[in-house]
Amino acid sequence: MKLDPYDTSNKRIEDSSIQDVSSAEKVLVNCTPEEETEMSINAKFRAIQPSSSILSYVEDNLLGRRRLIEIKNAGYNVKISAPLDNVPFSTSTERERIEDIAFRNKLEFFAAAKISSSFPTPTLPEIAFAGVSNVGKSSLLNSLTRQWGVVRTSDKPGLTQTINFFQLASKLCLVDLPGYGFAYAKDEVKESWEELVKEYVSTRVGLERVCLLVHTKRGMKPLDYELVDLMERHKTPYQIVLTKTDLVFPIDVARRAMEIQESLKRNKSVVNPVMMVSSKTGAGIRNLRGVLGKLARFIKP
Ligand SMILES: Nc1nc2c(ncn2[C@@H]2O[C@H](COP(=O)(O)OP(=O)(O)OP(=O)(O)O)[C@@H](O)[C@H]2O)c(=O)[nH]1
Ligand SMILES: [Mg+2]
Repeated sequence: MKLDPYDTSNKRIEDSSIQDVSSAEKVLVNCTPEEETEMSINAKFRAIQPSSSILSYVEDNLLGRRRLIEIKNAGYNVKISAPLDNVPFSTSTERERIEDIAFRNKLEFFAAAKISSSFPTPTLPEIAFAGVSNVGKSSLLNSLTRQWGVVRTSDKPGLTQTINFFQLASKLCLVDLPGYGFAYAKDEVKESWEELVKEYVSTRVGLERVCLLVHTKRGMKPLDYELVDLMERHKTPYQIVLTKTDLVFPIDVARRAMEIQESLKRNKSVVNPVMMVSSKTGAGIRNLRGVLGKLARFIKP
């Protein structure tokens, strides 16, 4: 996937969920109570002041919607599919230093489960990817491992319907969970996926971390908070990963990270910081690899 080379406008064109406060205020007089609530949510979001460390993280990692020229100027090779995932002017030794070794192993699918009794025996440290349907769980697994196509992705929500286990050599097990909150699925199907995910995050032995993926534009949903509460109760370590950061302006990436960090600050099992990625551009992927690579099984050479 490529960034649009003609887009140098830096305008918000896809951002329907976040509106301009001044225009929102102007129409407030003629709107329904639901619209009014929606607008006050937007106004509150706009009022968030991200910390300077979050703002500089977003800038340093070129997160958010960017002009091609900005990416080029930072030294990235924009001709490859995920330009922000390569190291500017890198040498192979730099690459070796920066990228975590675990994620360079071959990714292999080894089990799928529709019920907990068919979960494979845990033998490796496990990292699971959870989140609402279509948030980009499967795509993130592909971009973390750079092995496009091993994990199936789709623009239709509800593609992943089983818990899929993948292994990276003998270092890590990566688990792609079915998405929850998929509006079009039948109720009983929806419930069975949700129950399976809940059972997995609360009972799985060897589960080192759940990456809870949150769409940057949409923020956390009630089902995300339900899962958070469950993980808190079971002391399952989880880390928030903002996805599809390429769809919003950099400032809104920072605002979302700040908003979520604040809303979870009293939680005990949350692992900080909030990570921010785009599987489309590759922004933030290397840092996430670095963070998760630390969980890989250490094997003495
Ligand atoms: N713009 C943008 N689109 C993305 C990104 N990551 C994934 N997508 C798109 O989002 C859609 C859903 O991606 P998936 O990875 O299949 O999402 P999922 O969370 O695994 O979905 P389910 O399996 O249905 O729960 C696909 O069309 C992807 O191409 C991203 O970083 N940026
Ligand atoms: Mg999926």
